[in-house]
Amino acid sequence: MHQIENFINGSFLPASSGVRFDKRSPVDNSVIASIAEATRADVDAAVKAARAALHGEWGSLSQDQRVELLYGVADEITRRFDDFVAAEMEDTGQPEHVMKHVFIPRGAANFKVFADVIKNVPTESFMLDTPDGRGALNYALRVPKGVIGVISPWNAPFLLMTWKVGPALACGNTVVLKPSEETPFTAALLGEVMNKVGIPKGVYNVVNGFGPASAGEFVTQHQGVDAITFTGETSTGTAIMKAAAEGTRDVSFEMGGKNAGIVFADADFDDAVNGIFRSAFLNTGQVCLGTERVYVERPVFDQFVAALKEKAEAVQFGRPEINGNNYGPLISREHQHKVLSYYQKAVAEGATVVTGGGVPEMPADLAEGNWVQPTIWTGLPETASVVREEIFGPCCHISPFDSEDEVVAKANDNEYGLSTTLWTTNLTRAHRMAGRIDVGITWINSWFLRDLRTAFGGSKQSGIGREGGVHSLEFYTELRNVCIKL
Ligand SMILES: NC(=O)c1ccc[n+]([C@@H]2O[C@H](COP(=O)([O-])OP(=O)(O)OC[C@H]3O[C@@H](n4cnc5c(N)ncnc54)[C@H](O)[C@@H]3O)[C@@H](O)[C@H]2O)c1
Ligand SMILES: O=C/C=C/C=C(\O)C(=O)O
Repeated sequence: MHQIENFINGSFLPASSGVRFDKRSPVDNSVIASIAEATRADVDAAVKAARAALHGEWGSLSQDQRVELLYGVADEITRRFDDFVAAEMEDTGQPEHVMKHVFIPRGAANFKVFADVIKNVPTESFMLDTPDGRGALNYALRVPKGVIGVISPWNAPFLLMTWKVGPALACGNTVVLKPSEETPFTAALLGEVMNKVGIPKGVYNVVNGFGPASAGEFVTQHQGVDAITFTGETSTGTAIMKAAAEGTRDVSFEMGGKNAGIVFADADFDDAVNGIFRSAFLNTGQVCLGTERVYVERPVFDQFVAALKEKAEAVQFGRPEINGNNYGPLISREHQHKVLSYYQKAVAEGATVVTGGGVPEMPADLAEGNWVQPTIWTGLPETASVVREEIFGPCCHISPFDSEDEVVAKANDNEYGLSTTLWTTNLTRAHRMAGRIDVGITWINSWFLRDLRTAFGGSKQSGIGREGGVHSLEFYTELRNVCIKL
């Protein structure tokens, strides 16, 4: 049984109230950790420590010194790779190969890449003509924004929080992180890394707890927090934006999706099946970029549905640490209920259940886990709730289409606009469609291929702003213009 404390001003501390909550394993719902729930006073202490660090040792470091420290963080994550893999695997129940090849390496990369970006991206300068003919020089200084509140979700905990903590620190800010109550393990482990590497006290703080009337709200309401970066549900983003309005503080939001996958008859068939399989079912469908609406050109529709069904039925459920390829459970009992309620709704709305639709049979030791079957539906109209609403589970609806215009209209007919994946060998068409689908990220003949220098974020209800590369610098710094009369 793990004891997870808050990490404030370089120390692991229990809550000032002594209150703790349980963390359960997704694979069997046994209690595996006891977590300190931060009070408003604990959050206040974290924000004050973060402010003091800005004005103290951290704030006085040169950019080169900061960059070297962040390289050190990345190296230490890599040195403790197995600890991070084990912690996140236990926290999420997701397979070892996903931890080893995607989630944990990205945590280290998030520190390295933004250290490089801040070192290499120039600021602007302009010469201004003046009436006396001598002119004036303008140049911009990039200064940290201050104390950044980071609110992160449970679906890829380490990847998603380092995606914000990395650039925030590279830009010279300090952070108060509120990880998801469901997945607090790797945020705590990162505190050990920070101390080991010599990141000054107060630069990285972690406060654990829930959202409303708990640590999440305490962070977002705190007037000592200068800006808030958030990944999670759109409804939570709405609540956070209201909190940020007090004090007119800046926000960066990465939120939900109901992403379309589009397969043309001319696509490489096996690549398309494998790509859509990954995008719909990786991480048990708990990926914001995942595909829950699939549109397949009519000539290959039946063949595609059959091939995806075969792959969905081949997954092996089980503990992540036993067979590196096992298929994991959902994060929580609550989320399992939500996903299963959509499985029932699909049937009530008249779906043909191609495969799945329920809970797999599990051995006795895993019977209490949050397991659900990968599920495929066909036959629903575009108005059905499982075709419109984000479910965030291992499921998709597949429908046939006959023309490019029809499929573009269907893809765009949704309140979300995060990502899309497009499968075709006709690259002229692919480029044309990339300009027409209203999302932040379009993948062509691929999915979740990430170049951290690129803009990442969503349109419509899927987000506000972009992070990645220079776009992260824009959020995590202020540009201060200096004008010199020559
Ligand atoms: N666009 C992206 O990049 C992206 C990436 C991953 C996940 N997501 C989205 O995240 C969601 C799944 O994650 P989740 O269920 O953890 O999201 P969530 O919104 O329930 O929780 C996210 C975080 O917000 C906190 N929170 C909740 N209410 C709050 C409040 N009122 N004030 C302050 N903090 C509050 C939670 O405690 C948690 O730390 C899905 O909708 C998914 O699409 C988006
Ligand atoms: O589940 C969502 C995964 C989001 C991925 C990123 O934010 C990223 O790759 O930076």
